[in-house]
Amino acid sequence: MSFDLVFFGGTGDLTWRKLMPALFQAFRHGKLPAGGRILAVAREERSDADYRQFIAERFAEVDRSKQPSAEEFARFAELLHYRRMDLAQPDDYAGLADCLRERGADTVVLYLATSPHLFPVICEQLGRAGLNAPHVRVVLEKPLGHDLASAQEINRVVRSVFTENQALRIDHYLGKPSVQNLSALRFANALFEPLWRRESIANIQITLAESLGVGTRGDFYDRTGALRDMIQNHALQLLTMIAMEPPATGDADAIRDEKLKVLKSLRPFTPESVARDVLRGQYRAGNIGGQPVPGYLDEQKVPPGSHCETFVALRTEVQNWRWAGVPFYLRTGKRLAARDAQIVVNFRPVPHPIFPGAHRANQLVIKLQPEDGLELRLLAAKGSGVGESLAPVSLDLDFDRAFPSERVGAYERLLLDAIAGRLNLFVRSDEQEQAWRWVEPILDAWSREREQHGEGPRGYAAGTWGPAAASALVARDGNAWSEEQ
Ligand SMILES: NC(=O)C1=CN([C@@H]2O[C@H](COP(=O)(O)OP(=O)(O)OC[C@H]3O[C@@H](n4cnc5c(N)ncnc54)[C@H](OP(=O)(O)O)[C@@H]3O)[C@@H](O)[C@H]2O)C=CC1
Ligand SMILES: O=C1O[C@H](COP(=O)(O)O)[C@@H](O)[C@H](O)[C@H]1O
Repeated sequence: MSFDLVFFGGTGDLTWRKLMPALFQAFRHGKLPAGGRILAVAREERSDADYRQFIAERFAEVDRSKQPSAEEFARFAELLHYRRMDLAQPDDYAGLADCLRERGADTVVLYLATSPHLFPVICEQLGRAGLNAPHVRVVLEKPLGHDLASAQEINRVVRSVFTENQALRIDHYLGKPSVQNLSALRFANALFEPLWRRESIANIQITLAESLGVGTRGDFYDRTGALRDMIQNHALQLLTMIAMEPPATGDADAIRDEKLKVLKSLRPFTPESVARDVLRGQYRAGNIGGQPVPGYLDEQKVPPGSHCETFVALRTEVQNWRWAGVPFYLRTGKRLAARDAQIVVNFRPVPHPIFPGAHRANQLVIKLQPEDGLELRLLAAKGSGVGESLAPVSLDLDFDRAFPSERVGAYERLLLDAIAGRLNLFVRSDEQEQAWRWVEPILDAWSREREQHGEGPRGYAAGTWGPAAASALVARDGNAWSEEQ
């Protein structure tokens, strides 16, 4: 199958830091279909040779353990081509269309790795140039809008040119190997399904913690904040994967229909429940790995006195038969104590304990990063006699060790799926809009608080697990965050 993969924004940070290294890994693993061409597009005049040199130099800046040899890079570089084009200029699209038609690849994937303000003009012009035929797919990077109305407007323009199945909305968390394994865990093993419900599960915690700060992206981040950057998309997508009903088939729409039902079942927020169940924070100066780091307000390009949240913790419920009354706690933040993304399923304790000592309920920990694995925490008798207290033990599965040659990174997986037209791991427009619909009352409540009372996020020291009040949010239900248990 021949393909053309076109990167709009071909010289940008996302392309050289994430997309090109991922493609190179796919190429190295022999997973990239033969007959491919990778075409980078940006405004500067460059030759193919200049662009290949640009990517070679950037590769030296990314993960050293994955560096290609000169010979490997030379073979990969043969796939790389460059085309000058101003995406804001309607006249520039005809040349691109000719270039793609001339080659006549079976599949054309157009990856929009540019600022989203260009998406409407890009889509309209692609339509005018006839670049929306059925063999063409368009990949849309986040952020897709900053609220429901802007997301709906982007989707309106996209839908006026492409069908739903031609428009692939990226959420790179869905490409992470553990997230794919979550489906396998639930729907390929009979063991968990009878337990996967309110009768056996006490609460579920989704933590997406980063130890990095906002770095040099202060201006972008300040317009965005943790709720839009991580909760509206990544955390909610993980929640849908955990809470969805078993789909009838592995077909993309069967899965996405079930995910949408979860989003529609989330308890809607009111101003009162935002005040009670949502907590936002902003990091102050502190220590990470023994090194002092500045507070958010002292980061580059952050406006003085900003109220932007770098931490969010919230409590919600999925209001359906399976999950009624089970708290789902979501938490994300920058400059936290560790880089740690995981989902913790806390089971209920046994109804009638017969062993002495404190009892810890079972936990299933789905680890997304830094490790990628699954840990089932149980209690065991040490074997020294009747009446002894129990000891915690773990069944720990490290996927990187179990399948050393099979693991692929998130962007590698998503790029290969985009080329192959596998849609399961891409977000449908109705899911994305429903997620905005759900977070919007939180955004509204925060802007009212700011306008009426000048209230902003609570401070937390960098290198901690966020504001102390985050513990109180779960303690109210008699629970604790996983690291406090
Ligand atoms: N960087 C990251 O890790 C991530 C980024 N994103 C999102 O991806 C998008 C791109 O981000 P990023 O790569 O960091 O941004 P950059 O500013 O680094 O890159 C923007 C790219 O778009 C090109 N471009 C801008 N305007 C035009 C135009 N009119 N015509 C043609 N090309 C144009 C630029 O090339 P030139 O100026 O030479 O024309 C450049 O290649 C953003 O929406 C960002 O939020 C999402 C996830 C992660
Ligand atoms: O989408 C985003 O994700 C990254 C975190 O991704 P990870 O794969 O490194 O966990 C986050 O830093 C960034 O702010 C956000 O836009």
